[in-house]
Amino acid sequence: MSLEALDRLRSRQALQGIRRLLVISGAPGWCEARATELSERYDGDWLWVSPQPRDGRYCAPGALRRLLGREFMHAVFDARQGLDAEALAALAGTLKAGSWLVLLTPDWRAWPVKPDADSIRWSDTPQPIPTPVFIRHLRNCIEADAHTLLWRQGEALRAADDDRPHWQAASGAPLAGQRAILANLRRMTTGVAVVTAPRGRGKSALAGMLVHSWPGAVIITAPARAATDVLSQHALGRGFFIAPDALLQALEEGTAPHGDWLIIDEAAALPAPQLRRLIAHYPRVLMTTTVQGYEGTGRGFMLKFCASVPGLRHYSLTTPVRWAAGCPLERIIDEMMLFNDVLPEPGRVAFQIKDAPVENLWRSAPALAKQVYLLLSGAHYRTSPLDLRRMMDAPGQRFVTVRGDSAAAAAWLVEEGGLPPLLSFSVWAGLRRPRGNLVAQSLAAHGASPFAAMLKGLRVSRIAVHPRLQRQGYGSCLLAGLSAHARGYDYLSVSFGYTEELWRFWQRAGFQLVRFGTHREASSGCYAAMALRPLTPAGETLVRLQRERLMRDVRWLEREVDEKIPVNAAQASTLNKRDWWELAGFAFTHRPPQASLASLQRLLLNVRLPLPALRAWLEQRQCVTQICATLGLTGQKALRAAWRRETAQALRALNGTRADALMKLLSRVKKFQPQF
Ligand SMILES: CC(=O)SCCNC(=O)CCNC(=O)[C@H](O)C(C)(C)COP(=O)(O)OP(=O)(O)OC[C@H]1O[C@@H](n2cnc3c(N)ncnc32)[C@H](O)[C@@H]1OP(=O)(O)O
Ligand SMILES: Nc1ncnc2c1ncn2[C@@H]1O[C@H](COP(=O)(O)OP(=O)(O)OP(=O)(O)O)[C@@H](O)[C@H]1O
Repeated sequence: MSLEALDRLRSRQALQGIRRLLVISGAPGWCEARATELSERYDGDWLWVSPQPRDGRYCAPGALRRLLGREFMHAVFDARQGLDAEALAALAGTLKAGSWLVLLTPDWRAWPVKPDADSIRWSDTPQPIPTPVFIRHLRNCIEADAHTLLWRQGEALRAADDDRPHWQAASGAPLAGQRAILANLRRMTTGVAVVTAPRGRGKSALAGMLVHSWPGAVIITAPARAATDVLSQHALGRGFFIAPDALLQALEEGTAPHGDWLIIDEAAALPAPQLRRLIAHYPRVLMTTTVQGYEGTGRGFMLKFCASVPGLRHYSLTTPVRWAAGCPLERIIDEMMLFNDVLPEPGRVAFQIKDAPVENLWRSAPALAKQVYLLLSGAHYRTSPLDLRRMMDAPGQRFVTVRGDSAAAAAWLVEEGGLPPLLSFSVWAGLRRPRGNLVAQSLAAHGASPFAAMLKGLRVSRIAVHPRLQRQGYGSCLLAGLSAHARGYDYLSVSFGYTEELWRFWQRAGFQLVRFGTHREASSGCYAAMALRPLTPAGETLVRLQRERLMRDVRWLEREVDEKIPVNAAQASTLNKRDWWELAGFAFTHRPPQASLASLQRLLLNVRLPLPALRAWLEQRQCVTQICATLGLTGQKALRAAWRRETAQALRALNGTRADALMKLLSRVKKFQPQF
């Protein structure tokens, strides 16, 4: 296909209201030259998304989230070093009708075996790894798609199918879907409504139309003001924008502006506790949010937050407005990321695990692997294209299913632990934090034993049951069958967003609670809980130790959280051997203060020294700024140093010989660090 033919295709695609993917594959310099040529040939914004900063409109892949809600004509996505799948999908959503999305890739044949820089974010390996399964999947999608252009170095540009009717862009008046929702919103006297849709369906425009047509005051908030451009256009100058943190502060001070409505655009990007405070204040609230695979939090928002708002009215928009229905770019992105694939019905399902946990499921049984991904992403708010990449290519992943005609329940397991003794000790001491090993490292870093990360664990990273089969025992059956397939591991583990309901599920499967976080997670609004099920005697000892520690600490932890922690508190006001270790770890190495919180509380009960920095924090519950101001400290870092100094002083006052012996031992651990 010649460049002149490309010009004709581009003119027609503007009239047809579609966007197209144009893949350029070859040597890095050749790809860049072709993309530059195209950007000079076609007028537009030409946003470059690349890890390498450059002149002109540029955005790093990780920063693309900030551009959600903005719109561009033409963009280049530079995947020559690595491919951030979420960023690619997010970028596609910002492109206006008539745009090219130019994707730069390595040489077509070499691409699957080339290390992918993006893998460093999700593979838990120290160096980037090749990601052949995902890249082959992408190549197959592109090669099979007659609407996508492929330009490989040394070959002619592959032509694309072009047979489509002309498109009628929306006029500015509300479209049928928007009209119906607006009518309902205008009738609302009180309450909370949410509008969800995939990208470019006219959610923000709808919010703007409500602002414009409402006779009274409307307050608008959104995580980023730039993302409210579309809303403002349709509000025609009405409404009052205020940033979420400013609004929250105003609420606290009692100076919040009055409004009949509060509109929260892209609400899912705000943490649940903040949202809860915002919606409580205004009589009517409209939230909009994008719900699609790469909007992991959007899904969490729907599943968890909306379910917790009584009487919430939920509306959705389906027809695209930013581009024509059936747009080839939207279709190929959906296909690459499996956004629109439908979970098959499982049919008759036996209550048993058919196979032992399988590694590389995507290679051995791709159809089943796809069902597992769909099952997890449908049920689990956290599952996103990053997980698709991890699932396809990261080492140390295993999958296990209960299935009939297709997967009915699935668990995604991750191998953890087995760290060398000194490394485990260093993790405990806060000196090292290598990638991966979420639970195993946490058991050492925040837990009772410096050697906890040496044991081998199998973490249930995700588990999901087909929506039609939930609460019929399939999830429990999956967990019950796991032990038989976990030879060589000391324990099974899980880290999950705590709810009483979910905890019952894990508890019935023999898991014991060993850790409870002190901050609610932004994505779920829940505290993170960790639970273990021992499989070997070493695993039993570990679980017993962690459990005893939690029972001794719970009374102090409950001061930090507004949730009942489901363990029986043990009497613990004296210092035991483990407290001494933890306190020495805090005083003489780099253990974080939160990890030693309960031991520090017990320390204060056992010494009479003034210890002003520690007592201000733990007994008087003052904030960092307040303590620093009183003690003349420069900030957080100086305060931590003061806490460590006071802890060392208190330990010496209790037993100087013991404190010095621990200090010497720990300084040896510090000295050996360079060996890793
Ligand atoms: C590491 C993680 O993945 S944590 C997140 C777990 N996954 C999810 O929340 C995804 C959606 N939910 C599901 O897929 C399933 O409901 C699972 C995996 C939680 C449980 O599997 P099921 O086969 O439904 O459960 P099973 O019948 O074996 O046991 C019932 C118990 O599971 C728990 N449970 C079932 N459904 C839910 C739910 N939607 N939310 C929370 N807990 C649930 C309850 O404790 C229930 O006991 P109850 O009836 O006394 O309340
Ligand atoms: N009724 C309408 N008339 C004219 N233009 C419209 C109408 N509805 C939406 N649009 C335009 O369509 C585009 C997409 O709309 P909007 O940004 O509201 O969608 P969205 O679902 O919020 O998208 P995103 O998820 O990307 O933020 C915008 O350019 C908007 O101005």
